[in-house]
Amino acid sequence: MAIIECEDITVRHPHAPTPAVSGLSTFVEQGEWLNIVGPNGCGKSTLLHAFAQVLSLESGRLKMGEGDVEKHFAFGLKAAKQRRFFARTVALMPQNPTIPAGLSVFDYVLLGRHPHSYAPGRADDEIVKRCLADLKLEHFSDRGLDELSGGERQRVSLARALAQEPRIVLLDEPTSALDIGHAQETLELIDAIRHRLGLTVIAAMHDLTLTAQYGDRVLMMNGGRKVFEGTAAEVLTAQRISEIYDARVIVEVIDGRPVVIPQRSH
Ligand SMILES: Nc1ncnc2c1ncn2[C@@H]1O[C@H](COP(=O)(O)OP(=O)(O)OP(=O)(O)O)[C@@H](O)[C@H]1O
Repeated sequence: MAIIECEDITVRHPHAPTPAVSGLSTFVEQGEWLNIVGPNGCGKSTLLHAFAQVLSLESGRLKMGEGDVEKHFAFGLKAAKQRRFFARTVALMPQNPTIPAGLSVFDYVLLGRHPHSYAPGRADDEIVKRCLADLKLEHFSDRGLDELSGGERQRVSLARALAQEPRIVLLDEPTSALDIGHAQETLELIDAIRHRLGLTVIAAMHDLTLTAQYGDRVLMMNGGRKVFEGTAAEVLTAQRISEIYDARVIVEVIDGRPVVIPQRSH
């Protein structure tokens, strides 16, 4: 069953002269992992922000979970209630999260519980502790967010999104600040949670080899448009990567999954 249905959507940033995403259609099954790839500025974050209803649609139709996203763009008490409901369905891990000054790691991750509890209690604390433990962040619990490395902060941001216990998680370059070990560990954890809870995962990714290792399908974008969609083996060919990214690469296929190796020019 499709949990996301996206028909011909166009998204424009406020005051931008042209749309950042144009005429894009796709669907995502419940429990599926879709990776979005494409060069800098092609519209990956914009698409995730439209899925998260941070940006509204200029045109097209988008269904997330049970409801049409556009219906949530109202104001007042009813809209606030709808937003809380939506936040129990969809969590966004942004590329550059806004980190409130002076907040501890524990309290930041606890923010993820707000769509579930107006006044988070002991059960919420336990969920936060579990998410911190899953990401091996327990010992940072009392630390200030501004006292963490970039990679640690990125894992804390993921912990907050997971503490939200959403049905759909939108990850904007979730491993961009992580070393290879933490990147693998983090993606394995997301995959384990996906299988355990039927979580649907949409991730914007730059590392094409990791993209091929994790996820069921790949959507490749360029210039705000979808250019290819399919399995990693179908989408991530050397010719396509060189055309879209203007890159020199060799692609080896190991165990059915492409491994992308950059080549220097001389
Ligand atoms: N707030 C904004 N206002 C106007 N234009 C924006 C804004 N944010 C992004 N853009 C533009 O929208 C386009 C898509 O940007 P987006 O951040 O979605 O790309 P991306 O694929 O996520 O890029 P990257 O890989 O560099 O993170 C770009 O041309 C960018 O300059």
